[in-house]
Amino acid sequence: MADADEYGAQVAKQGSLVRQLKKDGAEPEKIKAEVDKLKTMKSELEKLVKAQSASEPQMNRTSFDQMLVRKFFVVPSFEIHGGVAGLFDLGPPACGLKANILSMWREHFVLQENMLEMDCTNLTPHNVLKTSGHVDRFTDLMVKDEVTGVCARADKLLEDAIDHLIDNNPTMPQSEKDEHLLVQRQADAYKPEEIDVLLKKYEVKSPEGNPFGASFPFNLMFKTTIGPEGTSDAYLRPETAQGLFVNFKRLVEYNAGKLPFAAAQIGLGFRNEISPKGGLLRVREFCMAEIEHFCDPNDKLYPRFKLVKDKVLTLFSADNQLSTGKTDQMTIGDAVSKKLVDNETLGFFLARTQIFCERIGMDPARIRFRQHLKTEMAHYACDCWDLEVKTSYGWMECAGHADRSAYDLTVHAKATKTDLVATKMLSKPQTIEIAKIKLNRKQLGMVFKAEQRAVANAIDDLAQSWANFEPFAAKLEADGKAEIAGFEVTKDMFTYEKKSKTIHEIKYTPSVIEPSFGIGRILYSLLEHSFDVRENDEQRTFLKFKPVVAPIKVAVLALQKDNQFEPIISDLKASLMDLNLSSKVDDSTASLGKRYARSDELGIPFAITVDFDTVSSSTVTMRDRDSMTQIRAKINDIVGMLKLLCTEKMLWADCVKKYGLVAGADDEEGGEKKPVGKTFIQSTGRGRFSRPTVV
Ligand SMILES: Nc1ncnc2c1ncn2[C@@H]1O[C@H](COP(=O)(O)OP(=O)(O)OP(=O)(O)O)[C@@H](O)[C@H]1O
Repeated sequence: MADADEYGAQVAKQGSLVRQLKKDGAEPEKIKAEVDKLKTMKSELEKLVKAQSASEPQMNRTSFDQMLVRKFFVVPSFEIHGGVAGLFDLGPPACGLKANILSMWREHFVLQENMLEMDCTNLTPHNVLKTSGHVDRFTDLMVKDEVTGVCARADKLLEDAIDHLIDNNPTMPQSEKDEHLLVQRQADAYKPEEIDVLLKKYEVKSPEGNPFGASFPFNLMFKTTIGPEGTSDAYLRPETAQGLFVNFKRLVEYNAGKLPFAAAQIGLGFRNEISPKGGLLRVREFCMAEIEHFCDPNDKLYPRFKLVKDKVLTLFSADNQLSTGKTDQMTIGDAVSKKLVDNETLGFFLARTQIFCERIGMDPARIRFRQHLKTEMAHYACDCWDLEVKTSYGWMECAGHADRSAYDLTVHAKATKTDLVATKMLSKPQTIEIAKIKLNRKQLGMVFKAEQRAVANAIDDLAQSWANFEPFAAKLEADGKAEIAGFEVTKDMFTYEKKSKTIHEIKYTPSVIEPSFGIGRILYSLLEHSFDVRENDEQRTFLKFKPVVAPIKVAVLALQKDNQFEPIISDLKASLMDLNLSSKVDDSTASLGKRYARSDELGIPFAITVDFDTVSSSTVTMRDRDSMTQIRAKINDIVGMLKLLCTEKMLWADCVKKYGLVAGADDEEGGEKKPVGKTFIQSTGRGRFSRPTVV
């Protein structure tokens, strides 16, 4: 089947051809023929779009959300008091899932890349966040319903209005659709006056039909004070990163002065979101896992890049966002060598993120990396790519990857007059040209007073390289004054002369490459990607968590209520506990099939059933959730198999083979045997299946 996007482009071309013919005053028959062709193509396109959306994974969000609450994955916080928008509590299964995701994240990034992990405070004083720019710029544009006073985020209103427009006009020509989509992709990069014009153009109104007032920036940080006097302003941190930047001096010392290295932190971030929605996707308090990789700005190679260079990623470049609207499949090696991704270190993290998502069980077909448009990026950033994951809410950013250059360390160093630099020892001494400065302190003091030290430092810093100093000196000579670090200095404030200097080391402010994960968004996306229904039975939903992330690894069931089974079950639980394998006993009187279904809904990958044969032969059956097949073996062997199955070491089919077993259909109907393809072997009468040979 042709791709709807591609075919859409052909339809758009045909549309332009018709317009051109009309403009050129072509023969009416010729125009008619092309118009007819266009009509046929449009109806063909409609069919394609319909077919394509039918083949995409669909889910009923209401039943999914209900399942999450019913199974106690996620519930609104303070529910019995009426709840608070944007705040959620995780119940036991989601807590287990989150803990497993975080433990894999630690292992995948912190351990494997030798990162230095920190745990910094949530409460952050005003001056830290003023320095980082958050006090002045950590804002979203907000509009207020002029009648009810209810606030909404301007960019999200614009995005929704465009979705609505496109959805309600299925025959809209592709070229027109592209124009709207282009506006939509830039929604969070517009200035207030620009977005106001667009909100008017798309006739955006509140749900009650009321007009919105002009947009204005709203700071997302929660403000508080530290101490009983209430005089020391502070905020709940909006990200964990600042804690790592302000500890850079100690981190680099701890790392024996060596660069590159990365620091990492897992912790809470708080944002007073204007319109929290989408369950865990946009909340006001969320778990973040952030990495700050510090490196030489002139050397962003990554020695372990070769290990990931062949990993194929789906990349949505800034250029494509502004032109074709299409993604490209490309190895990260190619993307870096073509300079589409700025450098190896950034590329390495993109590939590692993709591998991480696959390891925890996300659907690779619903993962892409979107490059920030120039208008979206901060002026100091040189390249940024968001991991976007497709959910029933559309594509959602789940992790940012930003090359933030030296911005963060520079601003904190400047504000605190602390050297946040790294030192590179040279293999042999080098002679460099510098400017030797003699300050006129009296003059500097008179003009700059308390700030004279800052000015002197700025001049001194610039003077460390003649190449950097020369243009400044030339301006000073020509105009008698020049600007440095925001100060206007004049010729009479210092003298200089060009000198040579032998150096043995170079000091520099490191660049920072920052992968920043929102764990709640990852968790929610994983829940959606794991949600499935049994073939031929839409009522039977299950979560196909990979065993390694599944919060509960094993369901332990007794065939029926019987005292004989109790000691066996408690021994079995103890053996599982020894291996750190979480389990859940379901000893209710429901049928085995019902209990399997219940454990499937919790995403438990394996179920062990204790029956009367267990008493005499110490064998149990173990059922695999995904294939719904089962094997019978000695309890000890089953526990050994589980150890392999739950640690990414082996898949069910391989494990069954390794143990010389044959899997048969599960015994959902309480012991009835149903053949599954060729794998079923008739019962010998003793056990449920032919006696397996356990190796
Ligand atoms: N309100 C939120 N709720 C849940 N997770 C969030 C929220 N805001 C940010 N995140 C997560 O934190 C990560 C890093 O934060 P970052 O500042 O890059 O997000 P952002 O660009 O502000 O996100 P958005 O544009 O969606 O608000 C994001 O990739 C996302 O996974």
